[in-house]
Amino acid sequence: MIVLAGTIGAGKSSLAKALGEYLGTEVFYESVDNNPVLDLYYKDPKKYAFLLQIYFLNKRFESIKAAYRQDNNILDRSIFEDELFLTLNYKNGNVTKIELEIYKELLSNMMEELEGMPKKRPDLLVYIDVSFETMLSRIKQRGRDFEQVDDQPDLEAYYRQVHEEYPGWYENYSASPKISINGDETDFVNNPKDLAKVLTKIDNELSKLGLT
Ligand SMILES: Nc1ncnc2c1ncn2[C@@H]1O[C@H](COP(=O)(O)OP(=O)(O)OP(=O)(O)O)[C@@H](O)[C@H]1O
Ligand SMILES: Nc1nc(=O)c2ncn([C@H]3C[C@H](O)[C@@H](CO)O3)c2[nH]1
Repeated sequence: MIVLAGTIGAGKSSLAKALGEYLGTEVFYESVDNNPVLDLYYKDPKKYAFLLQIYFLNKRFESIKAAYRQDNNILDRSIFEDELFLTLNYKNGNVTKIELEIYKELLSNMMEELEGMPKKRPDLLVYIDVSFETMLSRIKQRGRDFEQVDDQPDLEAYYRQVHEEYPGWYENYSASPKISINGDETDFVNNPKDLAKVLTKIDNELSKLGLT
């Protein structure tokens, strides 16, 4: 099981798709297009932050359970990143202390369930590191209406916060082996040579771990 991690617009879904094709394995995408809460959250984070966190946590758990039933698969974003968003929402006053505590208890119960499963941890976490400027330009380029800074200038400060949290999160991540890809310098979406380099790097890491 390979999980992709990184800030908003880092390139997780794009790399997950390419990796899935390369390795011939199923990809479990993050629930975005059919998400009934995400656009509401971007309009009114105070009202919808807790609901969105619960929604994502539930979907993430569902994907992990489905992924564990098969030998090989790829997950677009890890369950370990959810707490980063939760804590940020708490800091920003969008989630109350009681909601924070209830969520953490639920998360810890869910993590205990995962401990009981045959495969407890991902085999490899692939982190895509991008600069703040790249993050903003990719969000703009992708063009999801509710994420646009041009329509909602306050979002820039939120994106900066999310971006600032990620390096420390990656540094502290220790649940599985991990590697980092430079998403600024490597265009694995439009440049086949760059994509080949990234796939080789991941392949080499899987070999080192005895997984190929
Ligand atoms: N390395 C890259 N080089 C060039 N363009 C990229 C790269 N990675 C992603 N993109 C482009 O940036 C946009 C965002 O990518 P993608 O949707 O894969 O990000 P994501 O990390 O899955 O985002 P989210 O966290 O919001 O789900 C897309 O338009 C994609 O084509
Ligand atoms: N608040 C919040 N909490 C999460 O756990 C979470 N996971 C993803 N997202 C947002 C980021 C992208 O807009 C979009 C796609 O990644 O969904 C989240 N937002």
